[in-house]
Amino acid sequence: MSVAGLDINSLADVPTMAAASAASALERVTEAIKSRGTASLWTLAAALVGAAVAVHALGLLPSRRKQSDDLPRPPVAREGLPVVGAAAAFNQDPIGFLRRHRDALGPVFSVKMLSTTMVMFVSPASQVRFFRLPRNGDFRLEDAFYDMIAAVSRRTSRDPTIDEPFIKTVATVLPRHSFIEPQRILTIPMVASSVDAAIAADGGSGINDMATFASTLAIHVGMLALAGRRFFDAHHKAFVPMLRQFECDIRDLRNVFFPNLPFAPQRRLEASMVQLVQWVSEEMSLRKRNNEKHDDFLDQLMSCDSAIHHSTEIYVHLVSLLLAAHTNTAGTIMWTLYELARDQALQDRVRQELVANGAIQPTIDDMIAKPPTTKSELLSACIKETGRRYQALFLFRMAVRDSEFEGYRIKRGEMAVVPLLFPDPLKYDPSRFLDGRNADCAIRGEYAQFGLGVHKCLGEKFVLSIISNVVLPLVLSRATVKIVSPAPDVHPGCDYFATLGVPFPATLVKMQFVARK
Ligand code: HEM
Repeated sequence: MSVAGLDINSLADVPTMAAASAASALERVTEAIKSRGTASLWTLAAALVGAAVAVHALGLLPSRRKQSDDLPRPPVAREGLPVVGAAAAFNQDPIGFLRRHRDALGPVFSVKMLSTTMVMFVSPASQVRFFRLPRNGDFRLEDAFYDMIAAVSRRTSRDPTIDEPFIKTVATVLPRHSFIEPQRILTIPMVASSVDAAIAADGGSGINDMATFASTLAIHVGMLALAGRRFFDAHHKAFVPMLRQFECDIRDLRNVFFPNLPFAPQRRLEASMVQLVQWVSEEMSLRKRNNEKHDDFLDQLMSCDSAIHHSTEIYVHLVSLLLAAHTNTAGTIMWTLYELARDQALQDRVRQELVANGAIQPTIDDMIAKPPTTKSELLSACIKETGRRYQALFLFRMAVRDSEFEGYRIKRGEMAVVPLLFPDPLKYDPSRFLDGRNADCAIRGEYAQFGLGVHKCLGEKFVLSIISNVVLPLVLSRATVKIVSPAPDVHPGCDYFATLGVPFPATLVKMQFVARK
């Protein structure tokens, strides 16, 4: 899920706020599974517009609690029609909405939608404090959206004592060089053939639906690393459409509003979860039966000396990681390539940099044998800018009890939302992160492409390494990418939610892969 950061030095002057994507729906699912979660704007937007109304009407949300009056309540942002006006205004123009109400009400205000209240903390200081909140404190990630995805939450342990060993294992294993390097080598031929297939697609025209391309690559990267070659060979073809449907179903209003009712999206989500769990448990059984050793993450989970030895916990966690590894990875690949295709000069500069630092080599064998020794500064800036522009506008937590934050009374069940904002948010400008600019924005709590604090992404080092050293170098060395049909959000005022936070935008984004000689 990613971010726009607030200009800490010129907050009062900044008329526009940067967009960043909410953690994607799948990321939320994943985090929910592991007793944490981040919200995608898709779901948020939908929830803002109508979920609260519907859920309230059915009496599904916790009933109103007696209000404590020892601390002030945040001022309420109102616009347009009562009840739905603010939600509709927010949905239409989230950045403008936040800016208007921050200027009028101050950095802390709430948006009400019947029973649901979103408390916005639009200030750098709040952001820093928010990210320091403890994992199991008053505000919890897992509760923010957990119950919206009943199909997932039914299969999930919410017991933090069970999750802790898992977190430790993930945090220890995924960033290790000894884990990442074999994955780099494994993924090179696979990504190369995916790019060649993209060049040959559509009868040789090289025109591709970018969401499918990026999602497929993300699934390849994640599946291989997490569950190994056999699992990948057996299931990746089915996993691509399944995940795409999964993500649509999570965003479907019937699931957002009535997660516990058996509408088609909920039934499909449930079926997907059953399928995934079955795949993973079959793989685990094979490994156990044959006493196999692998160099993937599942192997580490199965051999770690902790409470997650229980098979049921392992497969739940692995499924959660398979989902977590997909959406933001696909979104990062897709929107970075999209922006490079929009700006051919930038694309050329990135390509030259990758040749210079050895990420692009003449042959696949060279690439395997010689990993790049230096970081690609421009490409890294582009990836960061993708995160800021497309991936994380908000991070969410839910108050699990009546509590206090920033001097306000926040009531149980209310959402604490931290929007992260930059000036001129819709402009894609990697130079924000070049030459030391904004180098410490993450430390200042203003930028969180990979989250911050206790829920910071555990796959960051792994995924950045694979995207910057394998995926994008291979695409750019084999093809020139061009836009065929643009995304619908390139101008202020256009549908921001159409691309935010997800690799599957509302309209098809087509790009052409032209083979490089
Ligand atoms: C470019 C790709 C990715 C991006 C932008 C991304 C972003 C994020 C963000 C923003 C969070 C924190 C959410 C919050 O605080 O509300 C997060 C958490 C997490 N991510 Fe990622 N992620 C990516 C890829 C991955 C991959 C590939 C994996 C696993 C292989 C992964 C595993 C996790 C896990 C386990 C957490 C939860 C950490 C915790 O709560 O302790 N992510 N990610």
